[in-house]
Amino acid sequence: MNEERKLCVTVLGSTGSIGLSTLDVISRHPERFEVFALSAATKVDELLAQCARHKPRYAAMASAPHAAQLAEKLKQNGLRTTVLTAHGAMEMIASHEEVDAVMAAIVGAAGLGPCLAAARAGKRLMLANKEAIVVGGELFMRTVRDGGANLMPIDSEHSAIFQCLPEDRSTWAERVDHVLLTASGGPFRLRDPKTLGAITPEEACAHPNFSMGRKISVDSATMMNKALEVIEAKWLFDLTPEQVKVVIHPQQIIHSMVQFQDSSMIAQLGTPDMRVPIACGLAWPERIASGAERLDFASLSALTFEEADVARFPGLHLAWQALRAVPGTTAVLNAANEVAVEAFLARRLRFDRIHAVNLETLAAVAPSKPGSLAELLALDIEARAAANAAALRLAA
Ligand SMILES: NC(=O)C1=CN([C@@H]2O[C@H](COP(=O)(O)OP(=O)(O)OC[C@H]3O[C@@H](n4cnc5c(N)ncnc54)[C@H](OP(=O)(O)O)[C@@H]3O)[C@@H](O)[C@H]2O)C=CC1
Ligand SMILES: CC(=O)[C@@H](O)[C@H](O)COP(=O)(O)O
Ligand SMILES: [Mn+2]
Repeated sequence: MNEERKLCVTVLGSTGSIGLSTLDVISRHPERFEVFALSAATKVDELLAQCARHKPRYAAMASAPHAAQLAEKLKQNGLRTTVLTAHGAMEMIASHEEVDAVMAAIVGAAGLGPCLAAARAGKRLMLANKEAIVVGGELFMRTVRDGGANLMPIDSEHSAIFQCLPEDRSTWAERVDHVLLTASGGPFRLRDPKTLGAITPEEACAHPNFSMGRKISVDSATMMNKALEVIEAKWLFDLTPEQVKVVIHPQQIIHSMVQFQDSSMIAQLGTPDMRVPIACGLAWPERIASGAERLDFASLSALTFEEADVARFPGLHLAWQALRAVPGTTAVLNAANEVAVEAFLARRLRFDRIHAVNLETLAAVAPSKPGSLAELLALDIEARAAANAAALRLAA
């Protein structure tokens, strides 16, 4: 480690799957990292336990009643963490002058405001929250540039691409032909398409390789996760939509690849464990222990690859369509998908109708190029209204 001072970290969404993995990596390096603030929406006891362990200055909760419970429990346990819940609390802990790095691990568009706050304040912004960049698009990247933030991809595929690329960003455009995102194909890669209507939330959340939050798990099952990742890659690496390609690789040992102009291809490999990209994002350009198991090539079975089946995964192609349409279309697609997934998880919508909700919403909402966060949020609200109406019409 070069500097003596510890890296002061805010973890947004600390009670979720990425949040827990982040705190696991941080705990392995008490000499390098200290936790400044944590945030959650509803899991009071989990956040309380994290406060006891990491002693953050602040704990922010999205819901006021949960924040009140947390404050009471912290007091009972003699812990001095200050609880925040007011509008702007997440933005405050993401942009505080004492913070060096922010793990953006809130799920959904709700994470966009805090991401922009961290970017504006020039933080090391570790981006797991892919919906934020899918919604924010050009505005997100402009805010990162203008704020002088250091944007570190955490999504495993994008971390892989980042690790494959030359350190000098100014050479990316001339050297890279395209990037190839790997996809697991989810739990229904081999399932008879005629049976997709009967799928339960429990089945959809049973990802073959990763234990993740419920929303991203459903997205993996529809391959909308890969659609969001195509859009994410376009913005992170300044690519055209055509320069982002997808291949199914069920074992998820290769996390993604870069094809260079001279036909050389560089891939990043590892066991499927999010602590690897998280450790990379926290320490880059240094490399620190993540706790992940190491690859053992002798015991690996075959690494296989196949094309995504369009009939089974119609949502995947919406990524390229949305990227070629009016700016703002990706925000509409994201909002529609968040609403549809929520309806499916609440058993109000069949799994195989998520795509129909997304299509109907895209047809109903005509965005004009959003130039500000306020305009993006207004578009998000309009798209959610249209998606809710579509979900009701298509209800199970
Ligand atoms: N899990 C993974 O392996 C990967 C995840 N990602 C991305 O990272 C992000 C987080 O995913 P994951 O950790 O799986 O999700 P989880 O559902 O496990 O966790 C989400 C976190 O966000 C909090 N949260 C939920 N809604 C809000 C809100 N409205 N305002 C503030 N906080 C909120 C939750 O609080 P509470 O728990 O208290 O309700 C929780 O801490 C997603 O964007 C996902 O796509 C990317 C790659 C891999
Ligand atoms: C770990 C991670 O980054 C997830 O996005 C995961 O890779 C999901 O994979 P699939 O969407 O390919 O199933
Ligand atoms: Mn991913």
